[in-house]
Amino acid sequence: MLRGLRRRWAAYRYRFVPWLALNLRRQRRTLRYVPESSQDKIIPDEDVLETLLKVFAALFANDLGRQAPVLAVRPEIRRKYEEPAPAEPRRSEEGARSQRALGPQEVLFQALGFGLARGRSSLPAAGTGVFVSRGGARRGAVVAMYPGTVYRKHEPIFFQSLGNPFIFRCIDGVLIDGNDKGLSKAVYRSCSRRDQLGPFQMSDVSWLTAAPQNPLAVGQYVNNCSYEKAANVCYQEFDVPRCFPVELKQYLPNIVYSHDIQSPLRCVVLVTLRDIKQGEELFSNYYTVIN
Ligand SMILES: C[S@@+](CC[C@H](N)C(=O)[O-])C[C@H]1O[C@@H](n2cnc3c(N)ncnc32)[C@H](O)[C@@H]1O
Repeated sequence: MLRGLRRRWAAYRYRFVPWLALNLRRQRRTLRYVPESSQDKIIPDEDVLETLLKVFAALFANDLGRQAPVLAVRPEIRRKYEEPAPAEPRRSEEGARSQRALGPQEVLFQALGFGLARGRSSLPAAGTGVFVSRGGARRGAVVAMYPGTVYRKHEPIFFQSLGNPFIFRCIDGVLIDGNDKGLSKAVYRSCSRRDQLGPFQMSDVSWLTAAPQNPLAVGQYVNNCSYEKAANVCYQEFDVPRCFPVELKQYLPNIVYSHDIQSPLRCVVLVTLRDIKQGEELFSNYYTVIN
């Protein structure tokens, strides 16, 4: 029987771990089939990188006043994010800064043209969902990120996974625990503290709080599509390249559970499958099957 279970686990290809067994038969018609793992990407990695850099740079520029520890060590970074000097001198540096300090949602809206909000799902009994609260997103846009601790195959996730509906499975078997409560939260915080390099944070911990500084980091609350509500977003895996600016890593909502093995940080973004208008809820497909 154990061998049978192991074989079934090895053949397991779906996105979310505990939800599947219960609902698979009912949901078979909403399965998403991908012929090969290489064909799972909706948009090129370069486009994902460009969007993340655009949003993170805007967040950093908006937040220059609070970046003093980073700027003290690497003062040359400031130039990359400062606006060109205005024709008329401003009254005071402080005044200018307070004028610029927008909320993260406003920064997102100005950078990508939409805002996101969590709210009660439009599907009965589906709990919280994620909505486009402002503006709209075009087809093929990155609209959210799936935050959480990244576990490579064979890393211990048993206790964190008990009754945890937020465990996301990547195509290569990497798991991301996006639960913002309990043991999962403690593990993420501890890994994040471990990886901090002086003033440089390698990841964002604020998605665990009520005031996330990266407004995209709400992908763990996106619900599964249904017969009535088709999927309008899709998960896409993205490995953070070496060239990623160190000062912007503080906005990455993922951290590796163990950094013994040197490999790029795995992130997962949600990409729109069609244009999405203000007020619409985001729905993904938990049942992606890769052959
Ligand atoms: C990753 S969480 C999504 C966030 C969740 N709605 C919440 O409030 O915490 C996955 C869980 O959401 C619920 N869920 C997601 N899609 C659903 C749907 N179409 N119908 C009912 N429940 C759903 C299930 O309880 C599932 O285990």
